[in-house]
Amino acid sequence: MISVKELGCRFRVRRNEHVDALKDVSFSVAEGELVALLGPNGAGKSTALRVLTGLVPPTSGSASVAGIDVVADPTGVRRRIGFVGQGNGAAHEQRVDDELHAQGRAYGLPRADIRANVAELVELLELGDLLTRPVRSLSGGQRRRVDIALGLVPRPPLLFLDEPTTGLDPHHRAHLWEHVDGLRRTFNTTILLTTHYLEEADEHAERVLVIDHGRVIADDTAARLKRDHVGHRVTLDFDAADEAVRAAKTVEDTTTARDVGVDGATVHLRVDGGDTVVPLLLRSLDAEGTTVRRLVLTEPTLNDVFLELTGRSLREGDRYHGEPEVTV
Ligand SMILES: Nc1ncnc2c1ncn2[C@@H]1O[C@H](COP(=O)(O)OP(=O)(O)OP(=O)(O)O)[C@@H](O)[C@H]1O
Repeated sequence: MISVKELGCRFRVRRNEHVDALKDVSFSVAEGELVALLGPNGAGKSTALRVLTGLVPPTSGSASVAGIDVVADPTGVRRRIGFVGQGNGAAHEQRVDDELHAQGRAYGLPRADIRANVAELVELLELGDLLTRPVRSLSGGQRRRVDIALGLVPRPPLLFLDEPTTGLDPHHRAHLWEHVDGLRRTFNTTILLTTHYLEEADEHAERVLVIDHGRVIADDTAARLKRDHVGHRVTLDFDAADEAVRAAKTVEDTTTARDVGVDGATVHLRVDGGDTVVPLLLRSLDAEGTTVRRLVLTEPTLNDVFLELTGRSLREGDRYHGEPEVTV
């Protein structure tokens, strides 16, 4: 559905000064997939969407979207896709139903199709109570739903969403995701989206593309990225430092743990599949008479993956602190 090869996009910011918003970006998205683009501010996520939706021409490389070359036929691309950018849905007087129908006419759909498509989306996105309201009167979450409906009126097989949940409270974010998941079930819509919420990408995306300084630095399922780049973090507390030193040796002898370190009476380590390795490790320690006083097993996050790949956090001002999964 999307095929991107060595795509570059350079902007001139001043005389003799350029920004490479995208550098040698290659990836593909299969039909029906939901892929999330993650990256810090200025990484190039929105530029990637703007190039793929035919709004900005790339300066190198090639991209085909829904079978159409974005450089040769950007208008053709736009006719085949839905794009919900940041800050769509200007605060205007137009009623929601007029807006939805106007969108169908702009795409040249027959009247009967417009009526049927709008009716279906109104039900799916629960817009029934909002139809006669002016767009300016809607809340952020309601407007986002209308934006998505607008993107879908022409029934595109492919939808681009630029930060669809930014600015929404957790309740409305969850609600919007229910709608997005519903769209996929109903229409098998292929979706490429950007988000700053790592948990959303983790939970809903089949694949995550991590972008940094205009380059794709990782492309895989969230589970594999976490397993391959981070693994579980384990902290074991003992009564005394000499016990911790002995335990660290046992850890190294009996597991494939990485980064094993001792800090006073505490041992830190990282291990793949910690939930199965740790019980075995506890048995070995127990067998040699070493008692673990406290154990913390920390599930990796996509932020840990980014931290591991770049040495920086995706969340500004963050240092590493995962949420403890199990504390014994
Ligand atoms: N029209 C433009 N002219 C000049 N520079 C631009 C333009 N659009 C984007 N850039 C620059 O390209 C880089 C990538 O920007 P982009 O908006 O794609 O990042 P992003 O990952 O979407 O960031 P954010 O998460 O903050 O939205 C940034 O350095 C940005 O300043």
